[in-house]
Amino acid sequence: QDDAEIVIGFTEDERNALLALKTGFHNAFLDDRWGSFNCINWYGVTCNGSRVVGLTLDNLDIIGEVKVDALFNLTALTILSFKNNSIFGQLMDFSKNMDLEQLDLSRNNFEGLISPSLVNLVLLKSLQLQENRLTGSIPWLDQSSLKELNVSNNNLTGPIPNTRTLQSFNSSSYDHNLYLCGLPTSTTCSPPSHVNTPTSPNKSHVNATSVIVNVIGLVILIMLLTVFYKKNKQLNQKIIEKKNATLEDDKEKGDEIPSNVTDHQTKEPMEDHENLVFVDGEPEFELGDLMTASAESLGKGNFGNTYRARLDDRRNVIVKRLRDLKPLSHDEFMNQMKVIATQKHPNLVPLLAYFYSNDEKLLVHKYMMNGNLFNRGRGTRDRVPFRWGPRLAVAQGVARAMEYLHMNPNSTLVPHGNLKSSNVLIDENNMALVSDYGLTSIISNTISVHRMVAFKSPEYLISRKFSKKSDVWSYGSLVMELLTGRVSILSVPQDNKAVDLCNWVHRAIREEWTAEIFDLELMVQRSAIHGMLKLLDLAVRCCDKVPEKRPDMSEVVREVESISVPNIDSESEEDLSMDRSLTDDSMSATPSR
Ligand SMILES: Nc1ncnc2c1ncn2[C@@H]1O[C@H](COP(=O)(O)OP(=O)(O)OP(=O)(O)O)[C@@H](O)[C@H]1O
Repeated sequence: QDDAEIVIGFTEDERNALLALKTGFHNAFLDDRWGSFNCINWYGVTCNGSRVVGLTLDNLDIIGEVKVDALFNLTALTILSFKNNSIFGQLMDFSKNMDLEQLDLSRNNFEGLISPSLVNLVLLKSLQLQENRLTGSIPWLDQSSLKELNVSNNNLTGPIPNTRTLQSFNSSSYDHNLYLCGLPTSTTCSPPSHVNTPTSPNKSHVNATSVIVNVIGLVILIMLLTVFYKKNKQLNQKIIEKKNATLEDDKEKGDEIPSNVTDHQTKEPMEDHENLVFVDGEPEFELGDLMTASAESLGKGNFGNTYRARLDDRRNVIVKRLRDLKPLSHDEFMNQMKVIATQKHPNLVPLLAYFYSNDEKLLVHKYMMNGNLFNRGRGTRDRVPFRWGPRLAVAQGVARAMEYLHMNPNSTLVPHGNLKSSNVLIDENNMALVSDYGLTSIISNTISVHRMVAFKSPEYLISRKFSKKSDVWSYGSLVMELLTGRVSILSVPQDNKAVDLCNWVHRAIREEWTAEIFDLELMVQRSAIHGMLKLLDLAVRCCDKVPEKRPDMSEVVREVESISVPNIDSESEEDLSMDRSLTDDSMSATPSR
């Protein structure tokens, strides 16, 4: 055997286990540094004798998946830390890692249950699982070794098991979960109908449980709405009975009368806490109407679950249950919402209403019937071809919306921070509208750092700062998604076909395989190639590593609007004729107003 192939510092199985991890991580930094046959050269890996005892890969911007059985061959691990990356997948099975003392998987995208295998780790001193998307209940952790625990900012549910160890931690270890209850938190556990009791789930249980948790989310929403609706009715009654007396009383005592938050509610100020606040003043429906509406879960975003609710009048609205917010008081939340509500532009998804209570913060948006740009670009069986005209229209519409957000003097909300193709929606006129603007101002900083697109920009990774120019960079990546038809890692980090499009396109240009850049569906339109190259050039400049070299959004709008859609009748592009009516002609770049 060749000398170079003798592994030093770790076993062959351990080296292979690390290589398998690397494959799932798709991380250029690790790709460069993991591979040699001597453990000493592997970044973040600590070997002792011939065994791997430590694995520390913090803050590497890893966007990838880890398999449940990834640690089976790393049996001598004492320290494992993947802190502050974007790693996803179920939590690993630790049943073979009996020496583990410190485990830190905080600030990632792990989902599913907290692995019951942790219960058996009798040497475990520190367990950090905060800021993930974990669901289900906390397992029966009772090892006396465990001195540090944090499971806050997940979607955990159910009573905290009554073990001496779990009860010994401060309630902040459990903060910001979907529905964790019982000591040491101050939330009581009734009513328990939707609460999971701690169990030792097996693998086949995992998927079913995630589905159940989603359904539970919907049920909780409906329950909350029911409670608020009933409470609201009672309140109305009480307010009517007590209003005059209370106001008189308050005046006599010199107390401040509760301030009004919205103009249309001046008559009954207490309602602010219990009812929807409509952006345009006039209430169009009530919480009760949302409650009785049929609802469909559209997905779980980074900042909450999103539902489509169909009202009695057959109108659809989007309800977003926000989570991971900054600790905003009622007034602070309302003030932020008022600022978001002033953002009105034909290429921004209109906010219709919002709701605040201690336990629930909701945003109600107009429903965009043609879904999001990410899905528009992807193939389904009945997919309508996505040609140059509509794609250019999207690039123009999004640029206008972003320019508006950046230029608006009333706005304290810039930058958008999370521009990506699932946040660009297509309305009934096939116009592109940007959603999720304004969230940077209300989402907890730690969460936004972790999940928002702007925080993945080159400048944030280097200087920990972002600006409007980070939005320009996100815009560049979105346009590259439009031009290449590829999945951007910013849009769907968990897709294994996703690539860092800014780098990918730069490489294609540097290595001169430019012909492969454009989506084949676009290449049939030869007359469009000039415009496509112009747009590509703009996107490349938007993606410049140096923020100052990127154009600002006004320049982007000017340039993208100077690109025109060729008159297809004048070209010999016969293959377009069959679907023109469904695509180019129906997609408008300019709002039809
Ligand atoms: N107004 C809307 N009309 C139609 N679909 C919408 C609307 N708002 C959101 N959606 C869709 O609902 C789904 C969930 O959206 P959500 O914003 O919660 O998550 P996301 O866009 O995937 O991620 P993020 O939370 O990072 O924005 C997405 O497919 C999104 O395109």
